[in-house]
Amino acid sequence: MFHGMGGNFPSFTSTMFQHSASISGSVMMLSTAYNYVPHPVRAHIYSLYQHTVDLFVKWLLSLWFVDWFVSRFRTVAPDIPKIMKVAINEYQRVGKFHNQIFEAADTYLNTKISPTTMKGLEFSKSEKDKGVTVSVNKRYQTIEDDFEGIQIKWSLVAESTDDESSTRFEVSFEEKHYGKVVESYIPHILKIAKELKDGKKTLKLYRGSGGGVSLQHPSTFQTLAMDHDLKKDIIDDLDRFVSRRDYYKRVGKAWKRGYLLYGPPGTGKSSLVAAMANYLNFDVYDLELTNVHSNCQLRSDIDCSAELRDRNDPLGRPKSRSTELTLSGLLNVIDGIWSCCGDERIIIFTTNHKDKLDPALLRPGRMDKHIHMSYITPQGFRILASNYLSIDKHHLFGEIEELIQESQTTPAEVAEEVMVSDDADVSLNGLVQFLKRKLLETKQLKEQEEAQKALKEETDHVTPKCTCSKNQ
Ligand SMILES: Nc1ncnc2c1ncn2[C@@H]1O[C@H](COP(=O)(O)OP(=O)(O)OP(=O)(O)O)[C@@H](O)[C@H]1O
Repeated sequence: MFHGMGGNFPSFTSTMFQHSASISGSVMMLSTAYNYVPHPVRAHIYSLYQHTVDLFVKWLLSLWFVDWFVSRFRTVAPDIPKIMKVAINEYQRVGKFHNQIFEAADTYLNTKISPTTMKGLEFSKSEKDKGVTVSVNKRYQTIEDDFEGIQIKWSLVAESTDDESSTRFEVSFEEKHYGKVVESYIPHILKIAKELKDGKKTLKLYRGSGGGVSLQHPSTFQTLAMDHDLKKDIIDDLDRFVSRRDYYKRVGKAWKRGYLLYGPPGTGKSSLVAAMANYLNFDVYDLELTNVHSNCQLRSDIDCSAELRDRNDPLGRPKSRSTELTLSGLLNVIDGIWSCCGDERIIIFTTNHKDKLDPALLRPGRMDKHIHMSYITPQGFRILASNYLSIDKHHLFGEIEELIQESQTTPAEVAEEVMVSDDADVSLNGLVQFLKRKLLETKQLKEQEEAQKALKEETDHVTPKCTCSKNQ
């Protein structure tokens, strides 16, 4: 405590020394000047100084106290979380590249917004997008995410100087989850962002070596007239295939799968290909082999970014021009498609005559799964009735199902009949007449075939006799 004025005031310099041992010569000069300052003003300066020192001491004390408190608290409650903050830059200056994690996070976080609680909502739709994109101006807020019990906070920071501007996400989470965030959470974001992007992409259909056109085939697994168990089996197989990237990598196999769809015309082979493409969001490269006349043409028709190599040539040189399409040329190309493309690939062969295919084509590794597309079944008919006529029962269903089981009718034929009218009575009556006619024709055809067979057997039976008599 200090009293009075003038001589009663401790000198400026001596007071300073009480609080700090590191006073420089410049302060000495100040103290000399201070002696010339009138007493009332000195009192004012002194009280100001005293106030500042008090504040400084209190600040130091509070720091010390907080530190002491936190350390005490940690002893009592050692689980107090240590928060870690990581930056994800939009543009990586070192290495000069656009950061894919930033882009993926930007897409991913749009799935975490709550339209009712968040500010800065934005709606957008590009020409290619199928639906409206709802996003949020992330600069305005912190977005919270929960990944397998880990709480993660995201905020977008944008900074700019005269020379440059930079944008980054700051991600905070508990330090102990660092490993999981790097190994699982970030890959999860990349995967979801890719799926979101793919979900919006327009499927392309490529024919020959020309450019792609939009694939607008409406066929889906829901609309396919096919037995439920077979449908489920195919969907499960596709799901298993696309989710096994790491598996294929681990066992050292190319990530590919081959399907063979076989059955009579009009049983839905092309429809199933479209349903698979729509389900997986895969583009379709369509090649009609009956129009391919040489190995060379086959190679040039397959639009693949890498040049296909001859598997028989140890140096992998491109195969010489060939004037005919051969089985080995076809196998070469199939195996080449697998090896030239890194990502997941599915190749689907469709044929009306499986029995005419060479076993080399059918072996697992080329055609892993064979799917028989059969004539329509009662279950398939109900799917078509539901799709085309929006009905799941009708008094003609029983009769139709019996006729279907007796005749060999394709889904394409049934589809043609049920789309004749929107009136279910009209369409289904038409279908009954069609099936009866078909059954009659089939019976007549069968009778004719049997008659021809009998005639042939009779002739065969008679012919040796003649031969014999000739020899004699
Ligand atoms: N299983 C099915 N489910 C639903 N619709 C089908 C089915 N099969 C055929 N259709 C209908 O018949 C039309 C022709 O079928 P699709 O071209 O898929 O048969 P396909 O077996 O590929 O014939 P092809 O062997 O002649 O190429 C389709 O556009 C669709 O309307």
